[in-house]
This record gives sequence, C-alpha cells and structure tokens, in this order.
Amino acid sequence: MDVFRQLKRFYWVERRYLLSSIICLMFATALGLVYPNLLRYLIDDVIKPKDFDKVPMLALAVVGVVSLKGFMQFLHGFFGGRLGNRVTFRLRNACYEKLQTLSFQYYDKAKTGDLMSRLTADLEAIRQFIGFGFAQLLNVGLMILFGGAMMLSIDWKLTLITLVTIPFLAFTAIRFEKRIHPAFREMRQAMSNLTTAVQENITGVRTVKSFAREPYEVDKFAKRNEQFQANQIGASSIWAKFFPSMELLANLSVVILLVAGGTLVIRGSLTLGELVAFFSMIWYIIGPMWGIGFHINNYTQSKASGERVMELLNTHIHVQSIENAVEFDKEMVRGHVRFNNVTFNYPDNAPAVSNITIDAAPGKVVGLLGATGSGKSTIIQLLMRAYNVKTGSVTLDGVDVQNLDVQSLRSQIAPVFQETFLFSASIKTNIAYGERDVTDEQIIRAAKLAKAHDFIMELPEGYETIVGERGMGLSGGQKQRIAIARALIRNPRILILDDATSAVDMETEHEIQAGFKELMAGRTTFIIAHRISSLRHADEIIVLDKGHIVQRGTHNELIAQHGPYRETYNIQYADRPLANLDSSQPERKRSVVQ
Ligand SMILES: Nc1ncnc2c1ncn2[C@@H]1O[C@H](COP(=O)(O)OP(=O)(O)OP(=O)(O)O)[C@@H](O)[C@H]1O
Repeated sequence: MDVFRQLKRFYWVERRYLLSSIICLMFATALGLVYPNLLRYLIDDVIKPKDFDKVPMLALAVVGVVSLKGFMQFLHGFFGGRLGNRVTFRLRNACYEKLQTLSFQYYDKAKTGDLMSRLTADLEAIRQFIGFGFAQLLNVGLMILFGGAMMLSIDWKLTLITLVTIPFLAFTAIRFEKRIHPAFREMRQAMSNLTTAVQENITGVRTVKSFAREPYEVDKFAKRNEQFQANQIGASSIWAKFFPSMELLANLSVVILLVAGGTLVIRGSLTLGELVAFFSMIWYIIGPMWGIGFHINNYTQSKASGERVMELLNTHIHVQSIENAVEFDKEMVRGHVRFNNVTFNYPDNAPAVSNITIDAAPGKVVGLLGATGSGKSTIIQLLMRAYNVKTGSVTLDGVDVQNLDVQSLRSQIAPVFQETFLFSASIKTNIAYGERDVTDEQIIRAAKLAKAHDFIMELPEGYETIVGERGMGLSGGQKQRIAIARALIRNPRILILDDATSAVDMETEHEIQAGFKELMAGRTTFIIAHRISSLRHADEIIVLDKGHIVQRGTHNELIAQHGPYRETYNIQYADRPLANLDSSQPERKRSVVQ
C-alpha cells in the first residue's frame, strides 16, 4: 500500500469521483441483495400459498431493481472512468515534467524504451486499478459484509457452517498475492526490455542495416521475448497452482450449504424460500472470492507499475537551481565566462578535465582543440551546468553557475552540437524551437546567416516542410545549418559551436563562418573544432590533451611554437607549408586531432 500512499497526491484531489464511484457501486451491490429476498418472497409468500396475484407486482419490482442497479453501475463506471483518466492525466504530466528536470547524468544511463513503457503500459495499469480495480476490491469486502449480515439474520448457525472455508480462502488469496507480485514486477521489467529493444532497433536502423546485423537483432529480440514469455508462463503457473485451490474452497461452501441447509429444510427449521435465498446469497460471497484472483492480479499489476512510476518521480535531480538562485536579466548579461582551476570527473570515472583555467572576456572567441576524448565537450557541458563541478568553479559575470538559476543560465547560451536533433515538425518550427514571438523575417534572416535559406527554398514546401524526427531527407550538413539557424534565433550572450561545421564542406564552412563573424560580434563564443580553419581566428586557442591544457595562445603564437598545434597545422595544411615555420620542425608524429 506504500505505493498508493505515495500516489495519494495524484488521486486524492479527485476524491469526489472516487467517492461517487464507490457509493454508486455500493448502491448497486446493496440492490443486488434485494434479489435473494425477492426469491424468498416468491417461494414462501407467492408460490407456496398460491397467491399468484402478487406476481405482476413482483415482476415490476424486479424490473425496478434491475433498472436502478444498472443505472448505479453505469454511474460507477462513469465516475470511475473519469477518476482513472484524470489521475493518469496528472501522473503523465508529472512524469513528463520530471523527465524535463532530470539531469544529464540521469540520461547518460536512461533507456528510452524503459521510460516509454513507464509512461504508457505502467500508467495504464494504474488507471485500471484506481479507476475500477480499487472500487471493485472494496466492493468485494462490501459484498461479503452485506451478504454475510443478511445470511446471519436468516440463520446464523447455517451461515457459520457454510462460511467455514472462507478464512482458508482468504489465507490462500493472500499467499497468492505474495507470490504473484514479484512475478508481475519481473514481467513489467521484461516488457520494458522488449520495448527498449524495439526502440533501439528503430533508432539505430541505419547501423543495423549497414552492418547487416538483422539476424543478430532478431536473436537479441527473441531472447528478450523468451524472457518475457518465461515470466508470463511463470505467472500463469502460480495462477494455475493457486486458482484451483481457491475455486475448490469456494465451491466447498456450496456443498456444505446444500447438505446442511437441505437437512434443515427437511427437518422444517428452515423454509424452502430461505434456503433458495441463502443459496443465491452465498454466491454473493463466493462470487467475489472467486474473482478475488482477478482483483488481486489487477491490484498487483498496478502496484508493480506504481513502483516503477514512483521510482521515476522520486529520481534524484543532480542539477537543479538552489533556493534563491540568481536570475540574470537577459539585457544585463555581459557574457564573461571563467573556469577557475576546474577538475571534473564523470561518476565512477577518472578526471575528464584537470586544472582547467580559462578567462573568456565578453565578446571573446575561445577555440578548443584536442584529440577525441581530450575533454573539449566536457568543458562546454560544465559551462552549461550539465554536471556540477566539485573542484574549482565556473562563473558567468562573476557568479558561480551553481548559484545561478539553471534556466536563466542556459537561456544565455545557444549551442550547436556535432549531432543535430530535428523534431518531427516544420523547418520553421525547428528553427524557432520553443522561442515565442519569433517573426518569419527573423527565421529567414537566421537561416540566411546559417547558409540554410537557399536549400530550404528548394524544398517542396520551403519553410513549412516537415522533417522527420531524425531529420530524414536532409543531409548531415543541411541539418547542421538548421541547427546553426536555431542557435542564432536565440540571440544568445554565449555561443557554443561544438564541431558545428564538421558536416559541411570547406567552402560552406567558410561561408558560414563569414556569417558567424557578424553573429559572434559582442558574444562570447566557444568553438570546438577539429579543423584549424574553424578556429584560427579565435582570440585564444586552448589545446587539450587527456583533459589537461597543453598549449594556449593565438593562432600565430601557437604556430610559432613547437607542439601539438603546429603538428596538427602541418598535417592539415600539408600542401601549404607556412613560410615562418622553421625547417627543422619535428616529424609529423601524431596529430592531436584524430
Ligand atoms: N557522459 C559521460 N559519462 C562518462 N564519461 C564521459 C561522458 N562523456 C564523456 N566522457 C568521458 O570523458 C572524457 C572526455 O570526453 P569529451 O566528450 O569531453 O571529449 P571531447 O574532447 O569532446 O571528444 P570528441 O572530440 O570526440 O567529441 C572521455 O574520456 C570520455 O570517455
């Protein structure tokens, strides 16, 4: 029940629907108890004394009871449906909001398929239980209570004898719940593994097909499917083991009633009508007991699902704004970025960057160069506070980024990453992504600066062309140009170009960079590049090796020194040796850029 206590904040606000649904079900249940009494009346007071004039009235009473009961059941379904939908609506929103606040550290390990299954199948199981299962489980108790009370009022001894098996039945039901719950939990996990396999296969379909790894994928899926099947069979065998015993115990009551009640009727201490009423009332108790397996099943599934949803909602957020965090006024931000002796390691890893000190004055351009894995992107991630720095500090205009409101910090920064993600929406929406009050003129201007306008205009529907979630139909370079336009439209104080022009040819890069000049004016810019041509105009170029700064200076200063920068330059400009390089330059051993 702990899970449902935790879920209370989602369903308690809807308690009027919960109560209405329960009350209507109680009414329907109570009306159901009128049947056995009508039967008793029919046998004892109509058939026996042959007083058949009462039959029409009795028939009308049955119609009335049936209609009212049906109406109550309808209302129960109506309120229950509303309740379930509203609760899952809130839960779905809460989960989605949580997904937005979770830090990069969480997403480093998160599995999309697993998250999808929490937001769909698990929420559905919760909806079923909160909407209907809970009221029905409560109804089981009510039916036993009402039915038992009525039976006791007719003949308490016969009631006790008849219901002697009920405690055993309850005991078996509880044991069943204990066994089936872990089985369901495993089943949910197996289901999410299946979803993950499908999702990864679709996302990585190009890799799968290019490597002709379809059989491997089929195999991988088959194994997970087998696991799911094994879990289902496991749950079915628990079911198969317990269900017959529960049914046997339930039916034993009927046998006891027939023997004991029949004897009482023969002896004349019970009327025939009372026995028939008893007989139909016992189903009032056995019926729910019989269905208890189903209700427990429903309850257990939703409990397992509730645990998975609550686990997501309770996930620790590593990066979030502190209380009274500083919020910058966009107009006032200057964009002065400093890294003060920063050392950072990803969880359970060796430091990715060590003793990093950078002073990027407002409007300056800092270039980061280094071999793959040397820590360039990590520096950018720390600036955006994707992770918390523990040693040293990163400041923006003198304020430690950890004391800044996360939204406020990130809204000053516009990044263009190596890989561009395009949403399944129009190009226009992708460029304006999330920015309100953006005019078409602004979008076109940004696209022109990013050298995207011409190819967009060649598309069948221009800016209205819908692109797929991975930007299907666009080349890598075209996607990157849209991403650049997207960054430009934000008019940021700090611009980050993380290998932003890697997918375009040299000529286009040159053109885009001409646009960048205008764009970078007055903005602090960090350029990560593998090509020296991308960052040679930077005010300071920082050369990294295994997380350490090994060289820093302007292009001309670095080119005049022996070191990895010049080696890289020599490799990239092999056919254009620089006049001022000395002839005794070291062998072109290894480029820092791989
Ligand atoms: N999310 C992460 N979790 C754990 N380790 C990471 C993570 N991201 C990067 N690393 C590790 O940190 C180190 C620096 O990586 P980083 O991405 O900063 O390098 P980079 O210089 O940007 O490389 P590239 O040029 O290939 O983009 C590498 O050893 C990498 O394996």
